[in-house]
Amino acid sequence: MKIFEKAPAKINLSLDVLHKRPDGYHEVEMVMTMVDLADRIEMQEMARDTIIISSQAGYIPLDEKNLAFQAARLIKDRYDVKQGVYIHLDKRIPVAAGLAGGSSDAAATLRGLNRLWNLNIPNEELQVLGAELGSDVPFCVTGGTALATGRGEKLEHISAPPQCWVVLAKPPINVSTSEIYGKLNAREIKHHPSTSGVLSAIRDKQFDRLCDNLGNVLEEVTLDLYPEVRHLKECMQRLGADGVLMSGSGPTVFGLVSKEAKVPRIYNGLRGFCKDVYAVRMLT
Ligand SMILES: C[C@@](CO)(OP(=O)(O)O)[C@H](O)COP(=O)(O)OP(=O)(O)OC[C@H]1O[C@@H](n2ccc(N)nc2=O)[C@H](O)[C@@H]1O
Ligand SMILES: Nc1ncnc2c1ncn2[C@@H]1O[C@H](COP(=O)(O)OP(=O)(O)O)[C@@H](O)[C@H]1O
Repeated sequence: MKIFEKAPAKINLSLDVLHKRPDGYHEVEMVMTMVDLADRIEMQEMARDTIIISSQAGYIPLDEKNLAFQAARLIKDRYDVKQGVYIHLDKRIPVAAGLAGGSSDAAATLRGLNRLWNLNIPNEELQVLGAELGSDVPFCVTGGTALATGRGEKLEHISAPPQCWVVLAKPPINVSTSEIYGKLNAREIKHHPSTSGVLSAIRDKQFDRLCDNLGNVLEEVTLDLYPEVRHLKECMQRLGADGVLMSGSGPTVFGLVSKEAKVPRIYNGLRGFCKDVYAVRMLT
């Protein structure tokens, strides 16, 4: 049998860091949502007890470093599954972009193998497994829109943000999440975003208020290290996006746009700077 799963990208509408924890991770407060840009994952049963990964993308690991491989191995070990699986990743989400492509692939693999092998594992249990693979994986298991706390694994699902266009642009650099967190001085954050402002704007379906409250403390670090990200932000603002922010640890910058008529101008303007530009809808 063969099954398919979609693995959508996430954006962070707000990302605050409260403090560095004794375990080295950072205590965060983030509002995350999914956008309609997704990897497609095909999973096919194999009688032989092995995990094989393939992808059209030449720039991701295809061995045990791949997060989909790790997800498959985890579920096989934990539930004592003796069959193997062939997993093909049709990558469309740019890699190391702040869009959680690898985490979403891992989450989709957990969901898919749960179906393929009839394991009947509840979502909450898949999220606990996912937390072993990465901080963003639990959110990606269910998607939607959520307030994430702890190191990102504690989730409170909330209503969807007001529907809008999301223009994503990734400059041609790869950013390491651990490097960005590592360079953040949690005691000296200049501007904390208003998580409550973002939450109330979403609750009240106030698009303009949502745009005014977007904020990400990791921007300070990434924009200083990579001036091209700052430039991209300014460019997106100049082109008329209603709200502009870097997603996660970057370097992708997203712009929220309410009027469809404005999207082509922003998209075409950004294509002059980088090749990875996408105009998508928020997933509601
Ligand atoms: C910044 C965010 C925002 O959504 O996303 P990305 O930019 O990666 O998409 C996440 O917090 C990233 O989550 P994820 O990419 O799953 O991180 P992990 O694999 O768990 O950790 C990678 C590294 O980031 C650091 N890390 C991660 C999460 C956290 N709350 N505190 C941290 O300090 C740790 O140093 C860890 O070694
Ligand atoms: N299935 C996967 N897709 C993308 N990257 C992967 C995958 N598995 C492992 N990786 C590795 O994970 C790292 C982060 O990738 P990604 O999840 O795209 O970043 P981010 O969370 O910043 O969006 C990359 O260095 C990449 O080599």
